[in-house]
Amino acid sequence: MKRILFKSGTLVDPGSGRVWQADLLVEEGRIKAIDSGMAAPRGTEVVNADGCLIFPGCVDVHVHLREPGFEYKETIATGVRAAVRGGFVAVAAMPNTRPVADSAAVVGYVRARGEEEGLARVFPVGALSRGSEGKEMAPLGEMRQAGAVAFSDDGRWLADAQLMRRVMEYARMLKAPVISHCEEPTLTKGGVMNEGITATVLGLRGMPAAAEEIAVARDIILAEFTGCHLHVAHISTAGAVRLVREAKSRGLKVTAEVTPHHFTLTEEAVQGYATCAKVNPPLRTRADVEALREALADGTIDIIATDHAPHAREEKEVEFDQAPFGISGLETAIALVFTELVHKGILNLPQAAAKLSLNPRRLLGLPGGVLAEGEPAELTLIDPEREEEVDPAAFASKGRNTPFAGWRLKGWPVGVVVRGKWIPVRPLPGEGLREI
Ligand SMILES: NC(=O)N[C@@H](CC(=O)O)C(=O)O
Ligand SMILES: [Zn+2]
Ligand SMILES: [Zn+2]
Repeated sequence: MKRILFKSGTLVDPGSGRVWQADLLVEEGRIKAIDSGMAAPRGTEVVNADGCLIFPGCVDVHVHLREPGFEYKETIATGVRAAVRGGFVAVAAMPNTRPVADSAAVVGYVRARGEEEGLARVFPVGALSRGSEGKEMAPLGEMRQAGAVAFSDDGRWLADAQLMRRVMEYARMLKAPVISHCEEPTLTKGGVMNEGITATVLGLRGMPAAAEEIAVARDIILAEFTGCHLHVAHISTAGAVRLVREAKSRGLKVTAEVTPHHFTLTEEAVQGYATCAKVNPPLRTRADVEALREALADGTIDIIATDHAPHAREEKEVEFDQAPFGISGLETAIALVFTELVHKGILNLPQAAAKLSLNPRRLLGLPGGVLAEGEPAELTLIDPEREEEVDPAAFASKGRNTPFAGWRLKGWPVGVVVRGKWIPVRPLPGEGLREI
């Protein structure tokens, strides 16, 4: 079995909170040794990691891979390439495909296709309700057996409280979290952006923060009632953050994720009717962005997830009202975390690693997420000083819809270790050009 020695990297361990320089040896898919001045045994691939941060492999708990059914937007093959290029070793695939992943057959298909690609690992999320239509429960037990790591009707909120209660009771028995897309639909009907001053100026119909907050409040109450682990997807408002903070203070099993676009941009990004900034939940106000950053720093928000939502160019190049919601996020996420959070002192390195690796793994019940001998050797190497302009034309994803095109960001992934392989994606700090 292949050995890989990473020389002189800066290890970031969210488990212990330590940051230190050392060599790290990978053997048989595990971290064999961490030490200084290690000699490479014969037949070892040596990677000069001087100037690189070594995180436990980053996991994105919220992506849309679009297969089956919407292969013109993305496929599992292109999606896992985008993941690796973005520094992620694993992704959780949302079930809003065609057909919806509401059966063991579709869940099993997504899992198997991910395995076939042999790059980033793909963990399917099963639907809560049949067709995600919110009427009848989906077969959660069968999907769990087929490899579902969580359940969600992402794209919609399960408005029927009795059905949500039953689903949460099952999910609890199956030891899987329910991931909720919190949006009370009567308040958002016809809305295309955040409700507020910018929507008024642009003459666009708004979606109020209250729609998210009502949904979060109900779901927290049902999580307490059932004992189910509730995970709030793409949290975006100050009020929703307050609700999650309060629930956590009472010891409830409630976690939350935020996307890079929500902690970076405000509703003003929509000005000029920019469909690349049309996303659900919508980009909010400066005060919301500040609240999200505070919640990342104080631990209220556990996870950074992309909500990678690729769409075809023709679909986005239409009138604002007609364009689909979604941003292609996998290939800019880590650079946004570094530029907006780490370099600005909002998160320290172990906190950033916790939100990109350890906490996502805990949510999905995956091992790893810490750097210690004997642990699974999934790693993400990052050059924190590398500056690069976002170029959607270079994306591995089919979805090039991003509001960050042309942004100069600092701190990029340079490669990952997954399935025992070292996959470089950008030049190492001390090296010339080297691409996949
Ligand atoms: N986030 C989005 O704007 N779109 C997602 C759906 C979702 O995550 O709710 C999609 O599937 O396109
Ligand atoms: Zn959603
Ligand atoms: Zn989503």
